[in-house]
Amino acid sequence: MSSEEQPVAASPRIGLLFGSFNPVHTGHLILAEYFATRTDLAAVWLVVSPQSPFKVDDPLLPDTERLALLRLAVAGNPRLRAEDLELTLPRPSYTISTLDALRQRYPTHEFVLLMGGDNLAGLPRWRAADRLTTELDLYVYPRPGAPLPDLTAFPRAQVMAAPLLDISATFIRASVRRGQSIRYLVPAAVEQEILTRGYYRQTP
Ligand SMILES: Nc1ncnc2c1ncn2[C@@H]1O[C@H](COP(=O)(O)OP(=O)(O)OP(=O)(O)O)[C@@H](O)[C@H]1O
Ligand SMILES: O=C(O)c1ccc[n+]([C@@H]2O[C@H](COP(=O)([O-])O)[C@@H](O)[C@H]2O)c1
Repeated sequence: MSSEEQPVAASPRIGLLFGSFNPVHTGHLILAEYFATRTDLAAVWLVVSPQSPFKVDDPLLPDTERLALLRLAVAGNPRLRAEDLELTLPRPSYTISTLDALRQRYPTHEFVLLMGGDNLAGLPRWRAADRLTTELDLYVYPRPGAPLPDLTAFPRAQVMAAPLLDISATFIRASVRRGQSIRYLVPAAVEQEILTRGYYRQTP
């Protein structure tokens, strides 16, 4: 083992941050880094969703391009990983199906779902919500303007006040379309790729 390599725990706890990442931005990365370095998680995997069940009509940059941007964003960070498993699964992307596939592929890993308070309120409408709320820990970060739902319905949820940046992928796409700067809103390598390849100049 080289001096740079870290020993991997037998049953690492991995945080999963699901999203369309259209594109990934600094808000996602600050959040992922926070959970990967200040909680009991060994790493955070950012799982690219080809198609959220709640956003089926939204135009998206193709999966492989969103994944490539995500890979650029996490390059060199041993605690963050761009996870592409969901790209191979049926669409829309149901989190429970992805979780089952991840557990099959990584039987010794213990997965934890990371989600904003806004998403938690909608969780009872997700497929197999009862399994998601009872089979795994949920680390919930409050989001401004979205009151947390009654947590008694989510026995395995723990609220963690992660630092949040008030930006969204929607804001970044609109900025590019208007020719406005996205410097610092996304990592430099992601900015360069978006501008060089002309992503988001028109919808999406
Ligand atoms: N600035 C942010 N701070 C914390 N969490 C965020 C932020 N932006 C998005 N998230 C959360 O990250 C996850 C993935 O987000 P997603 O890819 O849908 O990005 P988004 O910026 O919300 O996209 P869009 O604007 O296209 O809806 C979601 O759970 C979302 O709630
Ligand atoms: O599994 C479900 O039923 C489900 C319902 C809504 C959203 N999700 C997942 O939650 C993630 C964020 O979705 P969204 O719509 O907030 O961008 C994305 O990975 C979706 O696939 C999953």
